[in-house]
Amino acid sequence: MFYRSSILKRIAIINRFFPVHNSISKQGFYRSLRVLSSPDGQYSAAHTTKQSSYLESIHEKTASLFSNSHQMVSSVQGTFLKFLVQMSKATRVLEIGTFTGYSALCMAEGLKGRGSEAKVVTLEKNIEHFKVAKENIESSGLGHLIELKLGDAIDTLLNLDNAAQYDLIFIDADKGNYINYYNTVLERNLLSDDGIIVADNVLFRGLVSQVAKTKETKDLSQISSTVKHLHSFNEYIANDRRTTQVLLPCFDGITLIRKNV
Ligand SMILES: C[S@@+](CC[C@H](N)C(=O)[O-])C[C@H]1O[C@@H](n2cnc3c(N)ncnc32)[C@H](O)[C@@H]1O
Repeated sequence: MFYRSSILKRIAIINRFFPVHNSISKQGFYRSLRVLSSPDGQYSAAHTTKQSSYLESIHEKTASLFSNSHQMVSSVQGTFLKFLVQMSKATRVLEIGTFTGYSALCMAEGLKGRGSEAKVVTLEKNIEHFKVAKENIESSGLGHLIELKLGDAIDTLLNLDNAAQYDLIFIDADKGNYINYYNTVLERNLLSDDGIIVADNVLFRGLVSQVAKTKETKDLSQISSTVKHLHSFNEYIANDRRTTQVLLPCFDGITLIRKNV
């Protein structure tokens, strides 16, 4: 019951912030809402290992306190991120976009037992989000595994010590800067040779693939800048010879990227 009402609340919020402009985007938009509340989504959640009660409480607290809580990854995606950290045997993780710390905490759980070098460094510029994340991290018992940095992510990335590289880099902040984040990470050599970049929301509620079709026939000005930025990012990555990538149509669309070495 809670799950259903929380989905309806999120749909109302998404509607408010991302109004559907015309029939071009309508189809993709409503398809994405169906995915959020679909029987498959609920079935997937019901058949995925339960998270720790602490992570669950952070997810629920964020959903009840923040009208923009749809920005946070779902609990299934949180579990997927923890899996990725464990499977890749990552020691150092970098996250761009902390929000209330939920995904950073999921990834920190995946680092347990990986020694004294294990760390999630997570970047956030919004002071309110930063403060809530700090509280959540401090009371989690995982504080020793997470370093939270306040400031604009590009500035922070430019000042990070690149002597220690990162094995997994999760890009989940402002979509207009995705290409900048990607380039800065590669140019500053922050990604280890075996490392992966994970870029979130690359299909953005089913709207990004609509842009590609629309380009030929319709006016792009009617499509939100977020969607255009994500399409530009996807095109940029697909044409970049420095890396190999796979765009997965799961969650809100995620791309896994590796360096060609
Ligand atoms: C999608 S949310 C992150 C959600 C989080 N990864 C999770 O799943 O729990 C994006 C966050 O990035 C932050 N952000 C946006 N632009 C930023 C920037 N230029 N530098 C640092 N943080 C930024 C926002 O304030 C927001 O908290």
